[in-house]
Amino acid sequence: MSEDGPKEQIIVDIEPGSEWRFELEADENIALRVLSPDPVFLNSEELPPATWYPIHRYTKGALYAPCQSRVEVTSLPASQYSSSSTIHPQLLNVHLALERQRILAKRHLFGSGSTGYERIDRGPRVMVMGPPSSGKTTVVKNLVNLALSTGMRWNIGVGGLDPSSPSNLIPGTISLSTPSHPLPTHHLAHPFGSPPTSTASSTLAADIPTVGWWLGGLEPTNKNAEVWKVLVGSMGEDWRKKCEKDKMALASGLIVDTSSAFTNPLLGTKKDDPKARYTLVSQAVEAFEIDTILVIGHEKLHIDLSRLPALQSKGVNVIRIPKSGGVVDLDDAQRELVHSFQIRSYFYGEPSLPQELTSLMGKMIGLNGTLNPYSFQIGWETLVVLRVGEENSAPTSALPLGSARILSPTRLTRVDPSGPAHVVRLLNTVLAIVDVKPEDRIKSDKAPKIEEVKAEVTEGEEVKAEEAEEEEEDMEEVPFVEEIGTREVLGFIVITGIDSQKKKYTVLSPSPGKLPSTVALAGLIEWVDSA
Ligand SMILES: Nc1ncnc2c1ncn2[C@@H]1O[C@H](COP(=O)(O)OP(=O)(O)OP(=O)(O)O)[C@@H](O)[C@H]1O
Repeated sequence: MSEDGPKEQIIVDIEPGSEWRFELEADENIALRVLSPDPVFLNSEELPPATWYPIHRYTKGALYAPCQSRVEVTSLPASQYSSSSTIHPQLLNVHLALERQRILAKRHLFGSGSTGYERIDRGPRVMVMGPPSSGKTTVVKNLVNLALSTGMRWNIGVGGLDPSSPSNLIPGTISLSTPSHPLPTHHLAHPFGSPPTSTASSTLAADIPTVGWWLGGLEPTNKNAEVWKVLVGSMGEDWRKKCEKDKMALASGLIVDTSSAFTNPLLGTKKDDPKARYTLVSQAVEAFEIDTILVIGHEKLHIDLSRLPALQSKGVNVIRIPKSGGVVDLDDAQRELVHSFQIRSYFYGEPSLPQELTSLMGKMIGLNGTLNPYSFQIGWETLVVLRVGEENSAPTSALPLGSARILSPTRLTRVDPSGPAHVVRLLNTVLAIVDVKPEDRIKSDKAPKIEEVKAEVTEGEEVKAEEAEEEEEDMEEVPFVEEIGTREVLGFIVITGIDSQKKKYTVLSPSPGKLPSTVALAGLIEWVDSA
């Protein structure tokens, strides 16, 4: 590595088959450009030659060069190093196996008539699992980018079953997207590229059609497991329908990122079936007809899953791949920062780069535009805020002694902001807007009544009457069918102010004009703009 004369620009030389790893700090925005003739990759996206590629602060990643390469960097990050240890060859092997399956599926589905080949009727369906900070998202991104760089025009699906950081829309959402160009790595808000709804123009990351379902929490837990299953079921159904209509999507296959909570064998295990293990993993495998699970690093998880009868019976391949030595462990504060960035970018677009980068001499890759969100007031009566699920169960104080009660696991509860406690809870809450059709309305006498049912308590959890009392929400009947709480979302808003006198919310919306629906789901995701 050497200093490049008076302009203080810096040259990074990358040895063949090595990685140059960087971690940008809060004040570090950089741009890099490839000077050598051979390709250099950032998460398997080939960097355009001799073109500045800007990378926003806080981003972490690695350039990989198969051949000796030279890259110019505007400034050297405080944390950067080269390493000859890389998992790129292993990822390439996995990619080649998946690619073979895609090509055979395409031959079969598009009837090229060849008989000498193995009959494969659909592309690979892969789920990537591993503990926190094991590099799951990075592996998914690399496999997607490798597929999209083949020139085969694959229409690959990317499943985001990790509602925590990083997810595609807003933390708390699970998503399904269908990128048509390699996913960039330039900003930590959009690990899978930004959806067209949140970014103004089709440039570096935008234009990736994405649909989302709102969990309202950062990971699947025993409490929200039933809601999670319904959401994953809907997402699987959506993918199935897409594949029915689009043979290329069926041949291209699906790659799913998962929550690190999936590594907990007892997640979703119920008292009535205490021996069940990896319930949510099996459910996701079924919903997406997964045929391969890639386990990063974790030996025990690999063995557990290989022996799991639910997966064995479906013939799921469980393959272990090594964890990259470059993966950065994110602490809670960094994760919070990522969430905050993701939410901010949804409303405001990606922040503009400092002038020293935008005014660089030479070709610069297209930058994403900033957005102009819109703030307005809406009456408490007009915007119907609902919560979904067991966490909002009614107080148990009125029940006969010894009986416990829960309601339908996807039950809706209307949040009434009139109580002071509710005002506090709703302020800064992110809401997911859901579509409501006339047939979703139910007449009030048919509205779901509180039923007494035998408590279905999940492993390790007890129904706590006192807690439920504290959690008491308005018990007003909800005039909608439960299904609206788990359907695909239309977009997101944030409650940034509450006027108790005028009974109005102030909300931030990504675009001006009428909200697409006035029914919104609250969860546990909050956001205060601190930028
Ligand atoms: N080879 C590498 N060199 C440098 N940074 C890397 C490398 N691989 C991954 N990273 C970075 O490490 C961080 C964690 O990786 P990643 O998000 O892929 O892990 P994860 O397992 O999906 O995390 P989570 O616990 O949030 O689910 C990310 O910021 C990513 O950009």
